[in-house]
Amino acid sequence: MKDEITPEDRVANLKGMGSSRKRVEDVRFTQGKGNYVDDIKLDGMLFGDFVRSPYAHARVKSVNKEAALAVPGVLAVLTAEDLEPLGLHWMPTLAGDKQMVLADGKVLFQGQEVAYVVATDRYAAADGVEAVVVEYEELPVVVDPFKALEPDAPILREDIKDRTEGAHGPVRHNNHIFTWEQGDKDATEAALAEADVVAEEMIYYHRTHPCPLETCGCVASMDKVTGKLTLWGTFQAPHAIRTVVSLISGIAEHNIRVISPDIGGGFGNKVGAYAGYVCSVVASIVTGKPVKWVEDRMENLMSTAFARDYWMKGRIAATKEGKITGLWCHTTADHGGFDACADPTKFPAGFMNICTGSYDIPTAYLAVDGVYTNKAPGGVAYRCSFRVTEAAYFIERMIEVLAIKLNMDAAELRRINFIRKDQFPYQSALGWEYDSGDYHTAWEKALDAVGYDALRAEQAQRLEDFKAGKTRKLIGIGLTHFTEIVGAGPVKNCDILGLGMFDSCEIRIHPTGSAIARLGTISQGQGHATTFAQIIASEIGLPADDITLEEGDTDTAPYGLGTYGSRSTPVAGAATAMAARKIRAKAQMIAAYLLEVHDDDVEWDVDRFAVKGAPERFKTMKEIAFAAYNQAIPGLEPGLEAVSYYDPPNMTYPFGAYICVMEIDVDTGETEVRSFYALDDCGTRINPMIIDGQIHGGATEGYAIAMGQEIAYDEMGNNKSATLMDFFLPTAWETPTYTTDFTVTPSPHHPIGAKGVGESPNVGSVPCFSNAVHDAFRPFGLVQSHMPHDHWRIWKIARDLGLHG
Ligand code: PCD
Ligand SMILES: [Cu+]
Repeated sequence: MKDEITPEDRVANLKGMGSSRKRVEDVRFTQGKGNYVDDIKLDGMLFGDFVRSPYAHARVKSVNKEAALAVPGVLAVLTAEDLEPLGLHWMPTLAGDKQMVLADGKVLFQGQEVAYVVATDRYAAADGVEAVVVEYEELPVVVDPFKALEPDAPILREDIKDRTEGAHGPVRHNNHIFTWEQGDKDATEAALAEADVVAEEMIYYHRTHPCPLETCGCVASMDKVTGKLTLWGTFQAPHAIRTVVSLISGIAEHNIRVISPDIGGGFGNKVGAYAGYVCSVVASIVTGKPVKWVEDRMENLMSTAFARDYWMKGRIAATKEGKITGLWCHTTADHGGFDACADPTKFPAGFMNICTGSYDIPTAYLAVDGVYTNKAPGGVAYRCSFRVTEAAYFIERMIEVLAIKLNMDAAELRRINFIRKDQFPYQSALGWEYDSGDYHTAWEKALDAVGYDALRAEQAQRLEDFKAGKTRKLIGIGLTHFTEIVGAGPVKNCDILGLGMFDSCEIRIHPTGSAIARLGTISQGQGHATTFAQIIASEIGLPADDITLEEGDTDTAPYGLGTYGSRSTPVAGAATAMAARKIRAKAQMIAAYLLEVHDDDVEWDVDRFAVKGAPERFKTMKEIAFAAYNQAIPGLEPGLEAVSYYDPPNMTYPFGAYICVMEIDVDTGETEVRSFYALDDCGTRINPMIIDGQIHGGATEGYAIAMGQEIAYDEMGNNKSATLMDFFLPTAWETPTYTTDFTVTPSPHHPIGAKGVGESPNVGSVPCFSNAVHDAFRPFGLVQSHMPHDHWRIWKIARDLGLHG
């Protein structure tokens, strides 16, 4: 057989790794043909809606359902009393705490679920909600986590008020959830005592919310005949949800089918379990009908997983030349009314202990205190479920604070302290082994790309002009070099509710040489159907266009822990490559048999096995696939499929260098991002176009967080930001333009060398924007000012520095 097309053509035909293959899912999304939870419509389907507490802390004296039950269409009103006999009035959280499903005697945050109304349509359900009469007795509210730990603070969690031990060791106050300590306290304190210079600052990363386009929701359908419960929902971890539903409901796991259909953005908001799921399941069991529950925007912003709310007190020690000798951090973490974080069990503050960042810091100490307050629970979200965002913000602000103290350029200070290329794999003082990195190369590339020295010169000129009264605008140059930690995780130290955090892929090749692959993860917009097919294409030589990818149906997909923490590529992506390699190994035996040579005498060549030294004698993967089904091959089972459950040996450590140039109007506090340069290193790049999209999206979320977005509470615990009138979502108008760039430092332990990338732009961009604001005011003595840097707060900075004349 003569081969007309070149080897390069054959590679290109596959649209494998490294190609900017167009997103296959967009065909349906751009035509309005997606299939989201709210698109699911079943015969006789009922609708559920919540009565929610207007108070942040109150005793619930009574709930009167009478008037509600008289509303036409209302069929049932569930309260904690109804759930109690089933043992479902409280549910376990992913953090080892328990949370009320419906108010059991009291409420702990504004918007908490008090009763669940079931009706024949959404309108009747809403009318029913209005008609439920709840009698509350207000209790003193605590919104400040520091006040929550004062001796006379009101007891929030009366259900566990006498405990002395929490899920993570001893507790010292009713409102104290845990203390988590990492590193060497004594050595760090000694380093601080001996240092030439110590910079100290309180860095606050405010409370925010991922606010995905689609809110959370589900449809529960109990089939009384088959005994099978089907639960469609906006779940980022469908298998874990199935296990949790089985454990708390007692329904056997094989009788539960959880399906995550298309999801309109997850961002960590859809990892945990919500009262709506439990109530919908109960309502479907009670009524024998399918029950849908979909929250509205206010409910989403008020009651589902928020992000951050970390008060990070830092001390950093250095020599007068700028070599960092120690880092100390004490964090007060505001968890709200219940501890509903979704961190791996052994990490109550997630991977906050990556807070030494990109720097070679010989000794460090971190302590985190988790605290209950009268705010919504669930601090697991927003482009880093595991607190890497907080850690990166902390260290990247502390570096700037130290640069001020040393009167040094912050780019140079970073350069002096970066972990060097030859130090990898690098053991950090707080216990991680960084797999690979080349920070100096990335940093110099970034500084060159933006013309750093010229920018500083322009900034200095502008400052002179400002002082001379020629302009009212300052320039801020924001720098960040972040190190991420993604790919939870090795089963030896990462589990959620005892479930090891491996992931999986199953690949089935059809006789004609096309395939279906199923994964334990679930795309919420990331484009898994596009990218994971690319991994398989490169590994086994079938075009990506001939590979269907399926996720999110627990009846068909292999068990996996889901998609968050940028774990899909590091874990399920590795499983995909490993499963593909199993297929290729079998294909090699088939090829050798067909070519009548020994197994070792054939070699892999893009999309085929060829006889060594005789490349014109080959069998393509397509031919091999057919043979697997129609030829009896001695010693081999028919068929061509494989599954891999992958337990990663380590996390992956993506990194990046971001530089932002911002113009700030001193009189109005208005800001304009003039340029934003983002260099990301996520190891081997599967789809450069998708990576670019991830950076654009994540940096835009980072922009929102740094520059205006906030979940704010007043002293009464009223959520002041529960609508999109008050909660800032950038539109195309505000969104900066990004320049993306990259270096490639593969992960040495990942089968294809890939690291995650989805979270990186949020981890890196928030400190970058914030540092730009601070940098603009550095010549006037500004050291630290809390986010979000909205116009009003920036105006106040200028006023307080006396710049308004
Ligand atoms: N090297 C590399 C890496 C990666 N990639 C791509 O990219 C993406 C991503 O990835 P990753 O990083 O692995 O991640 P994932 O796991 O998949 O995902 C997750 C993430 O993702 C991000 N992004 C996104 N996008 C969209 N569209 N949507 C959404 O929702 C979202 N979310 C967000 C978040 S928040 Mo969390 O949950 O908080 O923790 S975490 C997160 C995909 O597709 C992949 O494939 C490539 O290509 N290459
Ligand atoms: Cu993360």
